[in-house]
Amino acid sequence: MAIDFKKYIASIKDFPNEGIIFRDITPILQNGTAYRAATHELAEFAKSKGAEVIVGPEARGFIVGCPVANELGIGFVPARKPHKLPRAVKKASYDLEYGSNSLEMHIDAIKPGQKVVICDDLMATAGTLHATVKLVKELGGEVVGAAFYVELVDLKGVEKFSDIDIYSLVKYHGE
Ligand SMILES: O=P(O)(O)OC[C@H]1O[C@H](OP(=O)(O)OP(=O)(O)O)[C@H](O)[C@@H]1O
Ligand SMILES: Nc1ncnc2[nH]cnc12
Repeated sequence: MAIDFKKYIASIKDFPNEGIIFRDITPILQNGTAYRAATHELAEFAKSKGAEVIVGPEARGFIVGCPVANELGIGFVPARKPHKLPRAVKKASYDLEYGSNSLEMHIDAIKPGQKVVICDDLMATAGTLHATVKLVKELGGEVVGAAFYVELVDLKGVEKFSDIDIYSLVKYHGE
């Protein structure tokens, strides 16, 4: 039977800042059946796009993306917050629903022409996705899709990407 993933997402008002409704996906992770099913759904999407490698932004993108890569038997590449990676990096800065940050990837992390699906828990403004796409492209990869547990539709992140297929398990419109 299909899982209602919304049942495994907690909504917390005014966290981390007033006016934000934080969508907490940790109940999915706590439930083995739900976590496996969520991983499988994203893996099927990534397979359909011909993914050769999964890229996940720190930190929740690791939790979501690593098991997807593992299910498909392909590699995983982290996009990390600044000063974590030990070798030469490319860096991209971005704004998100609350605050701003930067991500870095090792310059040799993606093979030329490699097909990439980006995985993360949630898309809000899509600043994180935008920065990750920019990095992958600068490293010579082709972003063939992006997959999330949660999409906050009102923030219109999808509209920023005309050429990337975006998949999400659960969509929130307002509350
Ligand atoms: O679409 P956006 O507006 O960019 O927001 C979405 C991003 O925000 C969260 O990460 P956060 O930067 O809070 O880091 P974390 O994964 O380390 O908690 C989330 O995991 C996404 O990566
Ligand atoms: N509303 C939200 N809930 C959880 N993670 C987020 N990252 C950015 N916006 C978020």
